[in-house]
Amino acid sequence: MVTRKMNVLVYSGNGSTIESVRHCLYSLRRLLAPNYAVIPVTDTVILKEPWTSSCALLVFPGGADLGYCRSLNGEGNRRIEQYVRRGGAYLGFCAGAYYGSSRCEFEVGNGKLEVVGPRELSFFPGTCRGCAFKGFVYHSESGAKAVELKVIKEAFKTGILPQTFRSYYNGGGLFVDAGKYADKGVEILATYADQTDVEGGDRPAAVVYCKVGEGGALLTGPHPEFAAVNLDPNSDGPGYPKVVKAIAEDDESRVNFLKACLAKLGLVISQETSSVPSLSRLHLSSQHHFFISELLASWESIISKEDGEEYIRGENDTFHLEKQSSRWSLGSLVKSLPLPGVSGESEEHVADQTADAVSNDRIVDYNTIPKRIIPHETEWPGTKETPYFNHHSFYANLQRYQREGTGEAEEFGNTLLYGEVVTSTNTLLEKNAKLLANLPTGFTCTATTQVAGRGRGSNVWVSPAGSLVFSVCMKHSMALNPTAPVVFIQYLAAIAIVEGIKSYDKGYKNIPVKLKWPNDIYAQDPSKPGKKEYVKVGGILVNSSYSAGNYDLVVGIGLNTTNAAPTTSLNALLPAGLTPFTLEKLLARILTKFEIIYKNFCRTGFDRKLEQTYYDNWLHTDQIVTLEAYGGARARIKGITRNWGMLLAEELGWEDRPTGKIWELQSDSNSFDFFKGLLKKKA
Ligand SMILES: O=C(O)CCCC[C@@H]1SC[C@@H]2NC(=O)N[C@@H]21
Repeated sequence: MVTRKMNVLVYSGNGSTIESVRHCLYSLRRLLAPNYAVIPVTDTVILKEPWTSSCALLVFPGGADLGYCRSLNGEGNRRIEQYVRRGGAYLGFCAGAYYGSSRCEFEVGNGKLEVVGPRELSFFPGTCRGCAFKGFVYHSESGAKAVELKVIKEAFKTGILPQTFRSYYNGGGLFVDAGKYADKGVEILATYADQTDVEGGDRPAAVVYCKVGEGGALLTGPHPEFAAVNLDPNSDGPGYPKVVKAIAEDDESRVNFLKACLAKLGLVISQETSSVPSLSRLHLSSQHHFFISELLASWESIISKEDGEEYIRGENDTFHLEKQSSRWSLGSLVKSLPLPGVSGESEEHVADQTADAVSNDRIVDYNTIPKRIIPHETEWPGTKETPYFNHHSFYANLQRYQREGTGEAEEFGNTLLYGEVVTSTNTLLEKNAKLLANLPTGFTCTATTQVAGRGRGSNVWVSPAGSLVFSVCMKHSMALNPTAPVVFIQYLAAIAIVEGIKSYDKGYKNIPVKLKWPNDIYAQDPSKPGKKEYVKVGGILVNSSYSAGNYDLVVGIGLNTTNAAPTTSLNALLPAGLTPFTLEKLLARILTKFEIIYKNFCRTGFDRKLEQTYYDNWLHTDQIVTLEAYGGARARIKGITRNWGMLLAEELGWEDRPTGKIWELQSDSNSFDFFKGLLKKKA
């Protein structure tokens, strides 16, 4: 199995400032999505989690580097240094650049501001000295400047680069004597055009690249990740609007420089600079239209009426139920007419962007934006309303598979909430307990893209268009727990995905997809024909809470289906002659499979037949693994336990003979790393 390095981790722990982290997330996501997931991480993650194998870039933002030292000196820095030396990439902005140098000299002789001392990472072998320009004040813009940078174009192999551009600057340093370290792998990428306020020695630099073993570190005193659109010109003194204006004028050059820096660190930049998407409306529909009227009636106790409008004020999100009459106001009709110059963009989306005026391409807090629900009580949404999801095709396929399921499949998928752009289908349901308690089993939420898709643990789930993302609500009676324990539902979902893919239609039986315990979906890598290498194509996130004697489950599924990035998708596995998967039909197939399997499970538990199906589809029969937490003991996987679904492994001794000792292992979504054959037992 191979891990593709897909994560860009932005340090958001001790010492970092919220603003700097936000700017990093914004700019890096724009340039790197959907090829990478850009994720904030705390110091605990750096210290404790196995982040290095999937990390394409580690970013240290602005802030106070003493905070970084306090949390990461010793073990943390040892991990970071080793990661970079073995081929990783480090990007340090301002404080992150002081931190990545051998020595930090900040405001020497300036009273309380002074910070001086050696630094452990030492990617830049000399001193980072600042402030390059006077006037810095913590948590203020009074020392902020639009500094002019001279770009050393020869240092970059690719990219359209400016000669000079103005960048946001606030307290960053310069790299003293940078010209002297060429033989140590230091390259100057940019210099300050103006005379600095501190001594810089031989060819001081504003931005450097440092070769470190097999990897590299890029350190910058100024902040090319700060976009003018995210700066408030009125937030500080009289000079600040001019600073913001200058940065805005040079925005294109800034972005090009940042792109070239990321490419220098080995990252693949997305072709299109993605803009910040705005959330679209949510369409509520059903196989049987009258279900929607009934559902709305059943929500009476959770709907609040304000100025004639209806809202569900959930714990995390506010849902605004749109009335039929307000849906096609004159304004929205005009907006829904084809617009010149917006080819390929959904009318829905354009209308929403204009209506909300929330996007304007800047940092957005999606949780605070009301989510508009359009109930469809008499007909399904048409293709004009939802151009990226064909409701007719979904319901036609659902009906077909339900019929084939001889009465066992009749609920899952019957009521659907679809949005073109949503936060996360799991978050919308799981974090709004009041709403969730009033949703029937089988209620499904799906989307074309998620802007805040979640994976297990603290992982992000990258959800570009073409990946099938959905969440199903299930009320699992607690009374069933002795015979049908809730923990097995993740296994049922995994089986349903694999069986759903293979029974999609005639000819799909041999699509090479497998399960990785406990519930990941892997596909044989089509780019390595002949080799049995597997890549992850899908995953499951189950969130559970309790209400009225039931587990209220939200089973979230993500499956790369027609999308090219970030990893292999199902369509890449198809032999010639087979029709590509469509999201609507695959969704209908997996939902009906899931329902049939679940109903069997409720009747007879995780019986021999289900267990055998799971084993037939998993990757681990007799796999030998190393038990990291037990001094590297070797063990052979034997199956999963009937009671708690733990992984059973027998310890191996001399010449790999069983010692008679049996381990019961539980997955820990973060520290469990099968790629290395490592397992930990959880007490
Ligand atoms: O492998 C994992 O870590 C689990 C991935 C689960 C992703 C799905 S996509 C639909 C649903 N919404 C989310 O935000 N996450 C799940």
